[in-house]
Amino acid sequence: MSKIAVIGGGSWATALTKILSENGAQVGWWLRHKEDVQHLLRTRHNARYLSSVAFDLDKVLPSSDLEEVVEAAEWVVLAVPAAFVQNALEKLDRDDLKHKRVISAIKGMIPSKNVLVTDYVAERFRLPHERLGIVAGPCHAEEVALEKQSYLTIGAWDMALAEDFCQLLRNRYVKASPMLDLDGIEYCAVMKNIIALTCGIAHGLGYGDNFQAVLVSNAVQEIRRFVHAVNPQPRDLSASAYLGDLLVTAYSQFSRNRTFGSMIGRGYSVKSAQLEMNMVAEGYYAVKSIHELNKKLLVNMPIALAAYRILYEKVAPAVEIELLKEKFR
Ligand SMILES: NC(=O)c1ccc[n+]([C@@H]2O[C@H](COP(=O)([O-])OP(=O)(O)OC[C@H]3O[C@@H](n4cnc5c(N)ncnc54)[C@H](OP(=O)(O)O)[C@@H]3O)[C@@H](O)[C@H]2O)c1
Ligand SMILES: O=P(O)(O)OC[C@H](O)CO
Repeated sequence: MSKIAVIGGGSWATALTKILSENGAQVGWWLRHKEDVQHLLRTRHNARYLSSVAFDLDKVLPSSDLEEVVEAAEWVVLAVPAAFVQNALEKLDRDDLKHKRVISAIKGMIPSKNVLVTDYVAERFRLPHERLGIVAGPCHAEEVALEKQSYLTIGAWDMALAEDFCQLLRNRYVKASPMLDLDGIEYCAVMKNIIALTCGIAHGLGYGDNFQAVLVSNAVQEIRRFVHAVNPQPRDLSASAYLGDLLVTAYSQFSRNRTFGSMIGRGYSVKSAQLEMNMVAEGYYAVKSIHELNKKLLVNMPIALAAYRILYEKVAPAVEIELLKEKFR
């Protein structure tokens, strides 16, 4: 029986705990609030995320003691929003992760450092990249809860690690494939959130499907330029780990980033949109990180720049989308 630590109490951590535990793994599940742990132990349900899912407590061991959860595991799956990773892992030191294989299920960057989560973990815990992987692909937690057919890609530097984790995920409704492109997949996952957020802004302003299709088409080119600059290697960006992930986030009713953007387009402030959502739109933080990173790379990224000006320089959304409108072909 594989022993896995899932770190995080939100939607994606809940969905991954469901998949992994129902496949037979023993899952130590870290949630930051003791009350959420107690609720799980009492009711078998997560109180605030995917609360329809019932867990088998012989397989799932909820706890708010991070060190204990990590110590008992062979695999550590990170599933807190990127902005809270440093805080969540604060109590761990190098030795705690020494013999672990660490999988990031996070699609964001560490905001204070503007680095990928896997790069942060590798450096902070002196972990060789061969022990790291990322869960990617177009997959919403809400559809996992409903057991709708989904596809995941495990990106890694080591094919054996990627394949081993795929085996832990595969079931009746989840297909998982390994891929040797950890950085490319992770950067694309960060970028797709920015694009979806911008799609949401346009939607909130009243733009329709015709405009969004052109926005997404232009976004594919923008992502290609960016990923090529930051991590040049041959990759097929039409694969579901890249394009599929962009499409699901840009078009789905479940998308946090699109929903957040739509509120901004309708005139909400960042603060009020965040408060009303009760979930985290990674794209908000990613817009700033990518903007900072691009000061060195100097890639032509009009969509990411428009999102930055709207969210961080308070330029009116209508003005920025109007400018984009003229640039698109
Ligand atoms: N949701 C999906 O379908 C999905 C799919 C693929 C990847 N992901 C990725 O998974 C990662 C986690 O996102 P999610 O969707 O699971 O999150 P979520 O459902 O939006 O939940 C937000 C999470 O952030 C935590 N949080 C909020 N404020 C916090 C703070 N100040 N300090 C520490 N934690 C805080 C919440 O903890 P409390 O509840 O305790 O406040 C909760 O666990 C993200 O990188 C996301 O891109 C999500
Ligand atoms: O679609 P979002 O914005 O909720 O992001 C969640 C995942 O990244 C979808 O694969």
